[in-house]
Amino acid sequence: MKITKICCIGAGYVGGPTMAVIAKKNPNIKVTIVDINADRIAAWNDEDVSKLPIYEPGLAEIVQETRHKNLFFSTEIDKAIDESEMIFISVNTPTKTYGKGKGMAADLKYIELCARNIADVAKTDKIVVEKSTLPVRTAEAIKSILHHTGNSINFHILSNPEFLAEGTAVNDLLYPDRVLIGGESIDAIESLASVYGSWVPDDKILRTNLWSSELSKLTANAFLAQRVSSINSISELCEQTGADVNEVAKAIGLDSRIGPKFLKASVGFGGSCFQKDILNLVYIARSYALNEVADYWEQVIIMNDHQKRRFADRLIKTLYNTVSGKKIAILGWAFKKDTNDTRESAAIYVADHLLSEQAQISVFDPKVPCEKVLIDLNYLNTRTEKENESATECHQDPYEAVKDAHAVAVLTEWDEFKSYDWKAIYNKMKKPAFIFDGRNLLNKDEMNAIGFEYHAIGQ
Ligand SMILES: NC(=O)C1=CN([C@@H]2O[C@H](COP(=O)(O)OP(=O)(O)OC[C@H]3O[C@@H](n4cnc5c(N)ncnc54)[C@H](O)[C@@H]3O)[C@@H](O)[C@H]2O)C=CC1
Ligand SMILES: O=C(O)[C@H]1O[C@H](OP(=O)(O)OP(=O)(O)OC[C@H]2O[C@@H](n3ccc(=O)[nH]c3=O)[C@H](O)[C@@H]2O)[C@H](O)[C@@H](O)[C@@H]1O
Repeated sequence: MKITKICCIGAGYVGGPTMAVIAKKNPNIKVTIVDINADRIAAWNDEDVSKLPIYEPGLAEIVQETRHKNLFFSTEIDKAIDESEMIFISVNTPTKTYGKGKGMAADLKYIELCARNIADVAKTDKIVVEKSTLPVRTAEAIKSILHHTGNSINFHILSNPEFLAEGTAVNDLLYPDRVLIGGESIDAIESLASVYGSWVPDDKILRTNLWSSELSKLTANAFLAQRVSSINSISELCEQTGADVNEVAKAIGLDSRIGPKFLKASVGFGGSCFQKDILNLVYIARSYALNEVADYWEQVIIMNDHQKRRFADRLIKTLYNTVSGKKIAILGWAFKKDTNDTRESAAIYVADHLLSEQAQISVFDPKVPCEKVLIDLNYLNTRTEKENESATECHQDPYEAVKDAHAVAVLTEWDEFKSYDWKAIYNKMKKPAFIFDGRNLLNKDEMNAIGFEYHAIGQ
C-alpha cells in the first residue's frame, strides 16, 4: 500500500518527535498527530516553539520546519483515523495501579480504547502500527478487536517499537541503530519500511515476526537497565574497598565484548520506561510460571531502589546522622539531562526520603517548572500536600537554591552544572559545605580545593 497519510494517536514524548522526523523525511506524506489532551495539542500548535510540551534538543526546529506543511497536531481523532492509511498507536502504557497485576503489569486500557476507536471509525483498509511498548502478544488483542468490527475492512497489525532515548530523541530518530518491524503481512511490513526507507538504510530495517518484535523492546530496556544496576551494585563495593567505580567502568568497558556505554554509576536510573518495562517482563514471566526468569530480572529493580535509598541514607549519615531542619539543595530534578521529563526520576525518591527525615529541600532544574516538583512529591502520597509545600522551595536561579544550604545533592547530570561558579556556591552555603554528587559530574580535586566535603558515587 502506498502511504500518503499517517495518523499517530498520542502526542507524547514518542509520538511528537517520531512523527516530526517522519514528516521531515517524507514531505509527500501528510502526518497528523492526535491526542485527547487538548492542552497538549494546543502547546504543540503554539507559534512560540519554546512552548512545545516536550523539550528535546533539535525538536523545535523540525516542528517549525514541518508544522502546517505536512505535520499537523489535532484533537480531531476520528477524522485523522478515517483519512489515513497507516495509524500509529503511541499512547501511554503505564504500570497498572489497580486490580490484577497492580504494580507490575502494563495497563493496556489506553491501547484498547485506541483499537476500539479505530474499529468504530475506519471505512477503508488500515495498517495499524503498535509504537507504544507492549507486552508480548498484545497484537493478538488488538487484532481481535479490529477483526470483529463486522464490516469487510482489512486491518494489518505491525509492531514497530521505538528505541529513542529522551534528551537525544531527534538524533536517535535520524540515525537509528536499527528500526524493528514485526508483522505477518509482507505488504504491510514493506509499506512501513518504505516510510523509514526515506532516510534509514535498508540493512538497518529489521523485519521479524510480531512476537519477536514486541518482546525485543522489553528485552532491550531490561538489558540496558541491567547494565546500570550492575555498575551501581559495584559502586557500593567500591565505596567499601577503595576502588573507584569510574576506573572500574573504564577498565571493563574497554573489553570489546562489554563495551563502554551505559556503565555510568549514578543515583539510580529513572524515566518512564525502564522500571515499567522490567516490571512488565517480570509479570509476564511469572504468568508463565517462569519464576527463576522473573526473579532474575526483578533484581534489576531491587538494586535500583536500593541505590536511590542508599544515596539518601549516605547523605544523612554524613550530615552527622540527621537532616532534621537542615536545608538540602537539589540540583537537577529531571530523570536525565536534556529533558524536562521527571517520570520516575531518582530525585523524587531521594527528596521524599529526605523530607521524611524532616529536611528542608530547595530545588533547581534548568528545564523542569517549579510546580512539577510539588506535583511529583504529592503523587507519592507520603505526606499531605501542605507538608510537602512547607518543606520544599523551588528556584529559578541555582545560586538562590544553594543559599544557606548544608549540602548540595547533584541528581541530574546537566552540563551547565559543571560550569557553575562553585567558589561562589561554597561561599553561600553553611560550613562544612557538603556536595553529594549523584552523577559523578563534578571534579573531585577542584571541589576539595575550594573547601567542599565532596562525596561521589562509588569512590
Ligand atoms: N518516553 C520514551 O522515551 C519512550 C516511550 N516509549 C513507549 O511509548 C509509549 C508512549 O510513551 P510516551 O510518549 O512517553 O507517553 P506520553 O504519556 O508522553 O504520551 C502519551 C499520549 O497519549 C495520549 N492518549 C492516551 N490515550 C489516548 C487516546 N485514547 N486517544 C488519544 N490520545 C491518547 C495521552 O494524552 C498522552 O498525551 C509508551 O508505551 C512508552 O512505553 C517507547 C520508547 C521511548
Ligand atoms: O523505552 C524507552 O522509554 C527508552 O528507555 C531508555 O531511554 P530513556 O529512559 O529515555 O533514557 P536513558 O538514556 O536510557 O536513561 C535512563 C536512565 O538511566 C540512567 N543511566 C543511563 C546510563 C548510565 O550509564 N547510567 C545511568 O544512570 C539515566 O540517567 C536515566 O535516569 C532507552 O535508552 C531507550 O532506548 C528506550 O527507547
